[in-house]
Amino acid sequence: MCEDAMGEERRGISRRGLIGGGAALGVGAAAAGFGAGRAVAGDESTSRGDAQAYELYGVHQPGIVTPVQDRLHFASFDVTTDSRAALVGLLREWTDAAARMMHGAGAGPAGPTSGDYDAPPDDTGEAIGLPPSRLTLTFGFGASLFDDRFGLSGKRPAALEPLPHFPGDNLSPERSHGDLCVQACADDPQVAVHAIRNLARIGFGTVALRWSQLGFGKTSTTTRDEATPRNLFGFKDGTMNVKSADREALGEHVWVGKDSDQPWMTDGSYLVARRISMTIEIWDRQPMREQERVVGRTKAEGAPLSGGAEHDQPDFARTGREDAPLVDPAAHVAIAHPDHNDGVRMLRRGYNFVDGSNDLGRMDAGLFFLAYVVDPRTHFTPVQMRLSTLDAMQEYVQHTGSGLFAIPPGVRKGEYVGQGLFSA
Ligand SMILES: C=CC1=C(C)c2cc3[nH]c(cc4nc(cc5[nH]c(cc1n2)c(C)c5CCC(=O)O)C(CCC(=O)O)=C4C)c(C)c3C=C
Ligand SMILES: [Fe+2]
Repeated sequence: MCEDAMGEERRGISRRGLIGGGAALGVGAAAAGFGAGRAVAGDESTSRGDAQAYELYGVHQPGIVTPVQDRLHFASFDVTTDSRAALVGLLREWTDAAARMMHGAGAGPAGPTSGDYDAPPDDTGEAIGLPPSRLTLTFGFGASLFDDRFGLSGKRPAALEPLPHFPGDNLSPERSHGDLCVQACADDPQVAVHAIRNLARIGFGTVALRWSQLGFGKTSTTTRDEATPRNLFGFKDGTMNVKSADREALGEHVWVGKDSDQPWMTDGSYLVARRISMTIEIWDRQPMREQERVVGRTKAEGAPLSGGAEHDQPDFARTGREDAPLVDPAAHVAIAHPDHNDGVRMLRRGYNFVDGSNDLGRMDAGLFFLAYVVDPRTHFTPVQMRLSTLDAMQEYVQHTGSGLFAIPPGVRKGEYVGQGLFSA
């Protein structure tokens, strides 16, 4: 047999093995992950009844009120073409790929090990055998998308105006802004990374990755029945978060209504992303009294320092010895509380991160703060202005990256994400 033929044969055996049932690991894995997903990929509106898979299609995008998964890969992209048609084409492809991957299928119709042998696979393969892992993909548009390149300047919502500079900000341009964003959340980090990697691969020639952030350990929940997770200061975080069952609060503080200046944003939201570095080595040397004073809650239970249990409201008027308020007025929860911010609330969905260590041998650690709000001008900027000037926690944190994105409503079957923005 000539060498070419031997090569063909070797490749043939390997592919037939994977497709026809020869390679036990490959096939077993495919059946558990991509195989199972492919069965439903043709009918994306039908839930597979598997608690591990969420649906892309709906009134709102997934990944906002969806129960918060354990892992995050967040990516910001810049569009590298001036072609509106190419941008729309990409959003169509991303929508199809997202629907497939959320069901545990490959990013493309052929999958990682089938398809044209002389072309790159339409899925990269590292998620073969992995279940959907509750993957959600949430897409957003940054202010820079609305410049003159795509004829979208008249479609920019007023709420998407750039965030102001906040005292203490030390934002890195390499970790800020972007034309598009994708938030991938899953219980398995490999599934989240696989999703972003494949969306970036599909976008080659149309978008370029601007920055991305990995997160482990959620710092909030959106359901009442889960235990409140902890941030890297060791405190419960998310106690007073807006919960998915609280429809009234969602309508008031999270979802954009029909009264929006841009009708295409109805049922959408705005995502504020802030990479917040935490000087955990300094924090770790603070007495417990100081740590609890800064947060305004107990470390063990997460209860307000004014008394009661975790989910009780703090009593800011309650005083202790020498008539001093039990919750320091400069405590984080005092500064951020709705009572001191015109009643505004936000749906927080952040993650802990550790991006290695710095030159001083300190951990480059922090909280990748993600919050969904109805309007950042009323629901984020004033709160963050107060925090950056009055919050006792400010001594231990520094904002090092920032992004603000318009999150369009959910996708209807047969449509693509953000379609309303591009229709007349
Ligand atoms: C601008 C908004 C906020 C930023 C930025 C922020 C950063 C940040 N927060 C913690 C830790 C905790 N935050 C807690 C509560 C809380 N935080 C915000 C807003 C921002 N936080 C709000 C609106 C609230 C809720 C206030 C309330 O209704 O009582 C808590 C307490 C528990 C809880 O309710 O979640 C902790 C702990 C860190 C570490 C951090 C930046 C690194
Ligand atoms: Fe907070």
